[in-house]
Amino acid sequence: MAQPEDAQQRRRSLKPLRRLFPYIGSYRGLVAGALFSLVLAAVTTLALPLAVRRMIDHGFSHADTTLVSNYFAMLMAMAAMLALASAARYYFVITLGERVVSDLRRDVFSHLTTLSPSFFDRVQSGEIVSRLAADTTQIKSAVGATASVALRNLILGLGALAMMVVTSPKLSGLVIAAIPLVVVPLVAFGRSVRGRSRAAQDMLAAANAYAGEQIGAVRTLQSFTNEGLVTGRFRAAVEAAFKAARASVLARALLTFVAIFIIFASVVAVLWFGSRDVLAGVMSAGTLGQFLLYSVFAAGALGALSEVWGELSQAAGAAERLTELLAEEPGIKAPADPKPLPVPTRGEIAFDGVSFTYPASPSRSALHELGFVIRPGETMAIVGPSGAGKSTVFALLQRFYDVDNGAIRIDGIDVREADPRAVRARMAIVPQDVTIFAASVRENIAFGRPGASDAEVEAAARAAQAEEFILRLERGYDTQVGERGVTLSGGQRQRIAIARAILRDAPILLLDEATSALDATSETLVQAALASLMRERTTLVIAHRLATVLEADRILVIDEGRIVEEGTHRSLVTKGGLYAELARLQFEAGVLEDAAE
Ligand SMILES: Nc1ncnc2c1ncn2[C@@H]1O[C@H](COP(=O)(O)OP(=O)(O)OP(=O)(O)O)[C@@H](O)[C@H]1O
Repeated sequence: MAQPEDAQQRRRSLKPLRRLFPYIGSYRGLVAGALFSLVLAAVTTLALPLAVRRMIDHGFSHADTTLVSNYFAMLMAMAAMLALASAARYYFVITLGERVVSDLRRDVFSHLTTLSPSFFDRVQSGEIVSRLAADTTQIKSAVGATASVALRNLILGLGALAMMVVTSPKLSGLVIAAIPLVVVPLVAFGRSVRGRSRAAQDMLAAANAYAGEQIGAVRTLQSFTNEGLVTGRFRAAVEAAFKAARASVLARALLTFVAIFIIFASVVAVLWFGSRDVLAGVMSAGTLGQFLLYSVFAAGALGALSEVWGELSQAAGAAERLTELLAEEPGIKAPADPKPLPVPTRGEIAFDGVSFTYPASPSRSALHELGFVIRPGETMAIVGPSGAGKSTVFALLQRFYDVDNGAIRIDGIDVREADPRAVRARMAIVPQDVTIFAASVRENIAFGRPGASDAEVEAAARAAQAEEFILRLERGYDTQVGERGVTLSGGQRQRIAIARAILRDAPILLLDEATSALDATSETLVQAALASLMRERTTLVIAHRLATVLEADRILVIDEGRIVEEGTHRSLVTKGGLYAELARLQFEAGVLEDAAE
């Protein structure tokens, strides 16, 4: 029972490789070059034994050395042809593999950038990055080396078998009868060897994962002085992996013994039967030599084919995973005929009875019938306890998700009827967690508007109160920051984000204030930078600072996805509700009372 199922699975498992055909098909020249050189190399190899037989049977039967020299010259020419065809095959095939995988990497990456956040809620970014790296590498070796090895050995194996039959039907019959004797033990043994080497690989992967986890958390492990414990566990894991590897190597060594013995014993047996025919004068010595060479070729080709099978089915798995990724539809798309947003922009935002539940946590709704209007140029602060839904308001406004009920309108246009890119182009966001890319300060700021001139970048940095610290860095605007570069402080990162937003110059500003306290100087600088950014823009700010709520035109207090209060700081403090409570906890008591008076 198990076997047919197994075989079916295997047959099915190579199918996904077909999905690579469109990629391969774009490079007909390379494919034609690869096929031509492949066939040429196989045919030349198959012609070699013929030449050897003629040389033995005719070349040696004459006293004249010219004939034998001619045969040698012919053999030399064939060797040169074989070398040339093999080199050409290598070039075409490997280039094709590199080309196809570069295209695939490009397509997968550009597709990933279009997918909606709901996809990244489901799939971890580490898994995606590993697909991009490991799966493409596996496909590269399959499209390149493996496929050509398989094809060459298929041609060579079938050709050699046919030539064996042509050369000596009787000996071929003998060999064919012996095939099960050779193949059955090899297949059975090979399966257990593969099982063992997979077990060894799994153990090594587990040890590596443990090392990665611990090195990633090296500070924690040192704080708890757990170096000895962790090293002991790793040593045990590596030792287990070594033992598994040794068991697999031992099995492989035994397989090598069995394979070589069986194959060469069969060759010796054929030679023994053949030599009796030669002695009886039924067969020439050259014919026996030719037959032997063909049987060695056939055996070698079959052996190689069984090796590449595993690699091809792994690549098929990789192709399947990548094409699945490419088939993933973005959840948020522009409608076929998107409505243009009015020009010039007014910057009015309206939430009209908006309800929303995250697809990743369907049991808990994040917003319930939220309704408010922010007039052009107005500043609205959103205040609420953790988990109230403040960031969700930002995510919906940028149309990272679609609302379940109600509508969000910008300048009167439902965001679902507009192109999401046009909606986002009207907004600049200063997030709480500022992403600093591994690039220069200049490039980091210019992310706000790629193509901005140096003067524009520097003007934005000045307006964001960032120029002073930038010029104090070793290489000023050209200093590398982020990973492997200079680490910026919280206040500095925020000012970079503000400079980015200034450069973007969008009519709507979304501000997510940092919760962690900045020192007094940074705080003052960041406030000044924000003040210049907020001028004449519609601003929605998730507020954590007293200064921000004091300056806001209105404050929206939300709790568990609902609006619970709305008003100015003063009116809400007087009211003595949730806001007054939050403000008492969050802002310094004395300052609050002063401000409320
Ligand atoms: N990507 C997501 N997938 C599933 N649920 C989410 C997601 N993001 C937020 N939530 C849930 O939605 C609710 C509202 O979250 P939201 O981040 O909007 O709150 P918040 O008011 O911004 O909180 P905080 O002040 O802590 O940032 C929470 O219950 C949260 O667990």
